[in-house]
Amino acid sequence: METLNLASLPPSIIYQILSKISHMITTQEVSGYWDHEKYGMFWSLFERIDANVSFACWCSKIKEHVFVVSTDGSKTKRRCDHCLWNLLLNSYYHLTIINKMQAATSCDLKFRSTNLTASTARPTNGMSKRVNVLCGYRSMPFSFRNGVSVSRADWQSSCAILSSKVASVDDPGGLADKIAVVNGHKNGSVDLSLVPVETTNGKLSQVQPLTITDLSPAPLHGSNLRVAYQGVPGAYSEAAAGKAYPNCEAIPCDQFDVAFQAVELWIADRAVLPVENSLGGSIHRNYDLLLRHRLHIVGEVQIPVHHCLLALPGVRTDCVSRVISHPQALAQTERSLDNLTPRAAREAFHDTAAAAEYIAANNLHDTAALASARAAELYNLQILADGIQDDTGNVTRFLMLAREPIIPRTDRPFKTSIVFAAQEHKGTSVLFKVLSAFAFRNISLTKIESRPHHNRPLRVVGDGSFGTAKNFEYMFYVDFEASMAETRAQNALSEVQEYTSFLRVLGSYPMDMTPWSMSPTEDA
Ligand SMILES: O=C(O)C(=O)C[C@]1(C(=O)O)C=C[C@@H](O)C=C1
Repeated sequence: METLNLASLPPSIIYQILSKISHMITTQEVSGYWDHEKYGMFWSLFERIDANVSFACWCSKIKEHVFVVSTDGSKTKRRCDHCLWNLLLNSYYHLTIINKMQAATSCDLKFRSTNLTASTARPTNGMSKRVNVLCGYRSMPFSFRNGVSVSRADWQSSCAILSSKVASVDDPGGLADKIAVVNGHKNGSVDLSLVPVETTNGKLSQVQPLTITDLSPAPLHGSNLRVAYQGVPGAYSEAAAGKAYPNCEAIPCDQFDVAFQAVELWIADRAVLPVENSLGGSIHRNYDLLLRHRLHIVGEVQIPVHHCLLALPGVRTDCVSRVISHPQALAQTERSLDNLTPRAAREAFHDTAAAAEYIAANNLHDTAALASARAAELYNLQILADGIQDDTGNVTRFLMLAREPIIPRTDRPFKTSIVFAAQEHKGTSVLFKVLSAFAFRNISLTKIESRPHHNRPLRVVGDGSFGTAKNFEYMFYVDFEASMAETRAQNALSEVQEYTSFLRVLGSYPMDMTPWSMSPTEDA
C-alpha cells in the first residue's frame, strides 16, 4: 500500500478529504455515531490541518468542558477539542472494523451504502471493498482518558492512508501521478472521490463534496434563523436581532434566561442579548447567565438607542404621573425625565416595548412609556418626546449566542471574551498579573466586569489576632481585542491560567465594525 505525505498536499486537497469524511460522519449514513450538532466541532479540524492556522489547542488550556461529544450515541463531556482527534479516529476505526468484517449486518449495510472506495470501484458482490486504514487498526478501543493521546500526526496519517487507498483504486496511473498533479497545481482541484456513492434510480450519483461555505457554522445572513431575544416586538433587542441576522425570525422571550434556554433546547438557533449600554452600564443579569449556560458568543452588534416618551393619543406630558420602562431605559433618560416629567414616578418594566403595550392594553391615561418609535407604531401610541436619552451617542451592545462556537480567524478584527476567577489566597495582585499578560502582548482590553463569585462569595482573611475580616470573591469578565487564532492571544491565556482557578473562553468572534452613526436608524 502506498502512503502519501499529507504535508505535501495543498490545504485545498486536505479540505476535500476532510469534507468527504465530514459528510460520512455528519450525515449518519455511515456511522450513526455523530449527529449534525457536531458539525461545528468537525469544522475545527479544518483549521488544525491548515498550515496557516496555528495548531495550538486553546481549549486544552481551559479547565471547563468545551464540547459535548458523542461517539456511540451517548453524550460525554470532554475537556477540550483535542478529543476531536480521538473521536474522529475512533469513528474511523469503527468504520474500518465494520468494513473489515464484511458481514451483511444491519450496521454494515449502512456503511456499504456510502462505499469508502472510489465511484468506479463499486462492489458488485454485495460486499464492501476492504479499506486498509492502518492506523485505525487497534485491538482495543482508543482511550479517551485525557483526550490528547491521538496526535495531529496520527490523524493526518489516517487521512493520508485513506486518500492513498482511494487514489490507488481510482487511478490506474497510481498515486504518484495524482500527487504530481496536485503538487504541480496542474489541476487546482482533485476529486478524491472518497465518499459517498449513492444510487438514484439505479444510477450512481456522486454527492458533491462539501465546500468551505457549506461548512461555515455561522451563516452571515439570518434568513431562516430563529433568533431569541428578550422582550416583545418593538423592543430594542428585536432590532438588534434584526441587525445581527437580517431576515431572521425573531422569537420574543419574556426573560433573558428563557432566551438562553430557547437556544439550548433548539427552539431557537441563536440568541441576541444586551450586555452593556454606554450610559446605563452593564446588564449584569446576562453576565451571570453567560456563566450559568453553555452557549458560545459568536458575534456582537451595537445599536444606537433613541428613546421616545410614549402615551395614549391625546394625553399631555404634564398629565403623566407615572413613567414605566426597562430599568436601563429609565437610567438612560434620567436627566431628560427630570425636565420633562419631574413629578412622575418611575417604574421598572420587563422591557421598553412591553411597557408601551401595557399602556395601550390597559388604556392608561396617566402613564407614559419609554420605548422606541417602532413600539409607538405597533401599539398605536403618540410620541410625546423623541430622542430623550441623556446622551446622543447612546449605544447598547448585544451579544450573539449559539450552541456551537465559531472558529476564530485572523483575517478581520476579532474580540475574545473570557471569564475567570483568581486562585485562592492570591489577592488582587492576580488581577494585575492577568491584565499584564495582555498588556505585554499589546492586546487591548475593551471591557472588564466583575461579578460576585456565586459558589464562593466570601473569603475570610487575617490570622484571627484581630478577629476575622471577609473579602468578597469575584468572577472577572474580560473582553480583549484579539482572535483566539492568534498566538499572542493563546500565549496570554496560558499565562492567565497560571493565576486563575477557573478560566473559560466565552467566545472569540468578529467585532462589530459598523460605521458609527448617531442618527436614529431603522434599528432603534
Ligand atoms: O427593553 C428593551 O427594549 C430591550 O431591548 C432591553 C434593553 C436593555 O436591556 O438594555 C435594550 C436596549 C436598551 O438599552 C434598553 C433596554
